[in-house]
Amino acid sequence: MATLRWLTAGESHGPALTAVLEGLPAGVEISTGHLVDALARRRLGHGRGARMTFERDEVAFLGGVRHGRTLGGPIAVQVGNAEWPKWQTVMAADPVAPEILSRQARNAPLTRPRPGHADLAGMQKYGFDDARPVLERASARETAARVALGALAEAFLRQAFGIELVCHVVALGGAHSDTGVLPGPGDTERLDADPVRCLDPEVSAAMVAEVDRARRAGDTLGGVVEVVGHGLPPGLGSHVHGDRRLDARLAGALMGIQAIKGVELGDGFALAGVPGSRAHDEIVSIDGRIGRRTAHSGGVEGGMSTGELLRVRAAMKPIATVPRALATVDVATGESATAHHQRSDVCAVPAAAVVAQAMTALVLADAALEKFGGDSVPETARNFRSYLTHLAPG
Ligand SMILES: Cc1cc2nc3c(=O)[nH]c(=O)nc-3n(C[C@H](O)[C@H](O)[C@H](O)COP(=O)(O)O)c2cc1C
Ligand SMILES: C=C(O[C@@H]1CC(C(=O)O)=C[C@@H](OP(=O)(O)O)[C@H]1O)C(=O)O
Repeated sequence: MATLRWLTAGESHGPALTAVLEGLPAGVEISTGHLVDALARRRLGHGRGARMTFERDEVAFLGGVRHGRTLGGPIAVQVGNAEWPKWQTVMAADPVAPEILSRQARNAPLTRPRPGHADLAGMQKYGFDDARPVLERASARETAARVALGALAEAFLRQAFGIELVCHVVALGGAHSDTGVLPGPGDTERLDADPVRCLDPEVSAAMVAEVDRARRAGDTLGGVVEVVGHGLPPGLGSHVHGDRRLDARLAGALMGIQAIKGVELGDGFALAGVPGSRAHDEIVSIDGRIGRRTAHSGGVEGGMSTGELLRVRAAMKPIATVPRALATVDVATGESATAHHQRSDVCAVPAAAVVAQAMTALVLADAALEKFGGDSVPETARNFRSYLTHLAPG
């Protein structure tokens, strides 16, 4: 059983999302404002659709926090959906009379599933003749709840271990940044201010142009995001079994984000094409400390953090709701049709970066608690200091 557990519930157009985080020690300093900031960051990004212009992600703690500190029990968070009043009938929990349902166009069954979304496979699996019950939960609206939990995990990582995470966009459509320059925690404000969370202003402008082109063409885009972790100690995760490996846990968590289709640690796929003499990070003594000459591994070897910079990337496929609608079959008639389309994002890669950071934080917090334990932040921090003091060799 994981040391830290989390669960989310709620639909995209329901009253709210709910998230529960269990296993976080007592004494993590956190306020509603921290979660508000994290959620605001997820709403950013050039290419997002109409919903992000009015969605406010109203967030509230329902349990587990008192006077700005966690209590050690399960933490419950609620993130309100701004549009609930408009969707009360469509998404009512209790039965609604057919004559009331038929008064509103948005209650009509969605029978033209979108290629690339969960619609068709979900309808077949759960036996629905309407995509609504599937898309409501498949929607990446759910990632707001994960980001709220990620903010708690990040606060814990910072306060107990001094670990800091930062995320950025390294590719969007055909534009990519090849500089290899990695953001530090001090770059967060600059990244928040950039329209596509890109460090390089020239590449950022090219990415913005890609989004504008796609929008004009009635198309959508994906891209690649990167999360960088500063201050990890060696030894998070383990080599002893596949499901204890830190890389496997990160890959699972990032692949679990809607529309993520590939994950790599460090140089990942590129390592497959270079000889070993250029693939591995030689171990050297730097000022009496054991370190690495290069950073190809992304900070994980043998399923364990090495103590070097963590670098993990995730590839997002283009948004499935393509305005220039794709071919489908109307499941009500069996006839060829075009997929249903309402409002949608053109590109949500910058938001996916923020979600990837949240998921990385949750995985690292779980691995750190497994290694260092502790029921309060001071106890965890003491255990951590003792480990560092006795760290050998090094
Ligand atoms: C932050 C974020 C925003 C998204 N916005 C949309 C959207 O507006 N429209 C859409 O069709 N898909 C959107 N997606 C992607 C869908 O949620 C995703 O395509 C769907 O779950 C199917 O992908 P899968 O095959 O990886 O599950 C978004 C994904 C993320 C991470
Ligand atoms: C609501 C969010 O993203 C949504 C993710 C999404 C999808 O299909 O994944 C579809 C869109 O929802 P709607 O149809 O309500 O506009 C996005 O806006 C969010 O990120 O908060």
